[in-house]
Amino acid sequence: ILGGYEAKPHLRPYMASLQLDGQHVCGGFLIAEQWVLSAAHCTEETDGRVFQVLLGAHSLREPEPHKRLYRVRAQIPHPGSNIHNNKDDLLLLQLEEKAELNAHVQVLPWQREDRDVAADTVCEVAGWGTISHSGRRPDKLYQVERPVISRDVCNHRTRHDGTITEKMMCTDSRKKDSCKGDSGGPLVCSGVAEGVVTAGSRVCGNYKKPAIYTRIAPYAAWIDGVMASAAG
Ligand SMILES: O=C(O)c1[nH]c2ccc(F)cc2c1NC(=O)[C@H]1C[C@@H]1c1ccccc1
Repeated sequence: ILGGYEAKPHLRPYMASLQLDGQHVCGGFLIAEQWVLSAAHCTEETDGRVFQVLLGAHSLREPEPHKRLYRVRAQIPHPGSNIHNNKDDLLLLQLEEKAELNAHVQVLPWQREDRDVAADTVCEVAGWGTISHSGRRPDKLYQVERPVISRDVCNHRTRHDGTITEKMMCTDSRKKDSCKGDSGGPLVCSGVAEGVVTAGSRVCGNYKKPAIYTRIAPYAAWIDGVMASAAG
């Protein structure tokens, strides 16, 4: 998170850190007791290794009473995701067991109505991603508020030049922005997850390149289908 500030501990009990060998790789969030949603690109350089999911954390390193690392039973990238673009950049992770819900671990409601969030709506994004242009990695969760910008503005030729589909949305990236390591985390508008930070490599904090999120509502059927088929 660039230009943001340390989050109040445990006010975002849905936040997940996707880790390999104890290292934070991407964000994610709890959408059901046994399911975390993140970004498919995050599995690119993992040569098939399976993530572990840290829940209930504020600090990545310090011991905290409700922090718990969960094994992952299944990692399911959206079938349309690919390394060449940001399309269908979603990843579902089934935990080995249902997460133990408490004040520090909670599910985040996600938008099912497929309708664009109005431009200028102020949403919030949080993560353990880089907090400086030099790539400083925080130990604590950071957050920042960002206004949604219209798809037309985001698709301007000097910005993302027509690559933003109706299944994506953008927020203003002037100074304050999500960045590497925040990918997979939720864009939360009025307490509901509307988008997932895309994990394609992208410059951060430059107003010419707005932040891109995968909208969740268009994928409701896929998400429900995967969770239903793997249930039990
Ligand atoms: O965050 C992303 O957009 C992104 N997209 C990817 C694609 C492949 C891939 F193997 C990883 C990523 C990855 N995450 C990262 O590089 C994470 C490791 C870096 C990081 C940044 C800040 C704080 C902690 C750790």
